[in-house]
Amino acid sequence: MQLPESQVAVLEAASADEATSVDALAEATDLPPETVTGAVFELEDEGLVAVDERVDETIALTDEGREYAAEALPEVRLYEAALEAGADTDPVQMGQVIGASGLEGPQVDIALSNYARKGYGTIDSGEITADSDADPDADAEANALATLKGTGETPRDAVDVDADTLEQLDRRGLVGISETTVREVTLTERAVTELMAGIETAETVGQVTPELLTSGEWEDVEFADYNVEADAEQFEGGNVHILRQTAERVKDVLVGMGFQEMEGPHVDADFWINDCLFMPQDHPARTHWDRFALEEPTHIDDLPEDLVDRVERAHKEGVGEDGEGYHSPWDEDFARALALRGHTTSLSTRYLSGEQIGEIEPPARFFSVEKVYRNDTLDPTHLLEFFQIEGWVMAEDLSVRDLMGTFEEFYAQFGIEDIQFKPHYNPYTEPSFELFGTHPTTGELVEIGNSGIFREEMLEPLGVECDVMAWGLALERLLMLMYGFEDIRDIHGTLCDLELLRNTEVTY
Ligand SMILES: N[C@@H](Cc1ccccc1)C(=O)O
Repeated sequence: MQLPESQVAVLEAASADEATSVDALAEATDLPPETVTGAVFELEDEGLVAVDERVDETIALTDEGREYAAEALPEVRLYEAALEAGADTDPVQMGQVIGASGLEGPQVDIALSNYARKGYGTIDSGEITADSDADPDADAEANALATLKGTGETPRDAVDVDADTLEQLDRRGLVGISETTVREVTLTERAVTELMAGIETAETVGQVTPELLTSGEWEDVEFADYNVEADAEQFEGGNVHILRQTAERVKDVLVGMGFQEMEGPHVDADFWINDCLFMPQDHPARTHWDRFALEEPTHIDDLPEDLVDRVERAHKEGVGEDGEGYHSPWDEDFARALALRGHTTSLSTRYLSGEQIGEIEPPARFFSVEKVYRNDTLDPTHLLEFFQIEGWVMAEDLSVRDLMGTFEEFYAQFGIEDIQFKPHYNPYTEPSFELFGTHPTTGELVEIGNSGIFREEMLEPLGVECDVMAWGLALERLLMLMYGFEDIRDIHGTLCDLELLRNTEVTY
């Protein structure tokens, strides 16, 4: 019998009485594990070896886990500081205990969120108590960290920690659990017989080289078969972020629906962001808490004078015979102030006014998929910046049916078929609708956008004489519905879930 060199080496290193792992074979033969795995599959096909497969779990401390194993868990440090401060007799001011504990940055939150859960005491309206019966020496998580301290990747079976504690440590990101497939190989009777009869090494070539080609030798050599099922080393190459991929897909879909792309500044005058949208200057969203103002420069230089006059008049007197304005002061200097745009509707006002690319004739459709900035509180569905899918359609006669139909057509392209609408209020649209979709795993309704038909008070000063329906949709929320993640921070920023970003398949 003739076999390629690597298969012969594996047969000679394996045994008929005892199972040998691929790693052990790789070591014994001095071949890379991938080559051994390939050879093992070939030999299995030929009935020369039996392969036993199992999945092994190994456990290792993460960097954070190692840190706490060396120092103490943040909640234990908090407990010790609380005891020190006498919180076992009377509640103590939280700030004082945190200061004394030496905990800093994110560790403070970590300590607080585990403190009460583990019965170290209570935290209530800024005060902390310590339960004198609590015993840090009996803290299962701390003891598990101590057990794992100083070990590297350790087989699950060899780690003396109960399943619940391990799960908790995994959830806290203090241990990493990885799975590996272990293959063990035993020689079959046939292999033993063949080995006794003697197996010759067939010279096979695994790879065509320039030398083989130029010398013409390739014509005579025997090539090794490819095994497309063999395990290969895993490569983690660069990848376009799923948010960017989806933004591109949204653009393609909208272009396919006949839309043209708008562009414009991230920092803009409040005039374009708010005043042109008939947003009163005393609207709560226009206070300094909600906007990111610019320190330098603070104001825009150029605004079209005629337009400023018409917008001012609409704010003060309203539009049309029965028009009503806001009867509140309107200040041009306030309108000139610069800020990071809180919505991309500033692009729509620039385009609709004719200032950006000249007069636009109906029918026309425009969109953008761009960043906007808001001073929100960070939580699973809010960030300080996100991507807005802005869009509008200008035509002679538009109704709510056109608006709803457009959304249904748009979202259906992403497999989302159950959009719901809720009446809403915007100073610049009438009627207005919020859009909701259903989260694929939690089943909760998620707000995905805001829309409406622009009011006369907005369109008339801009010089638009026909109907315009418009919207702003959140790209990140669309992603949530498509891929089922629950926290926006899984895809953005320092806490992002690399597994999710690497493995999510974006389909066109
Ligand atoms: N500007 C709105 C979206 C919107 C745009 C155009 C019309 C109606 C609503 C928002 O950011 O929520």
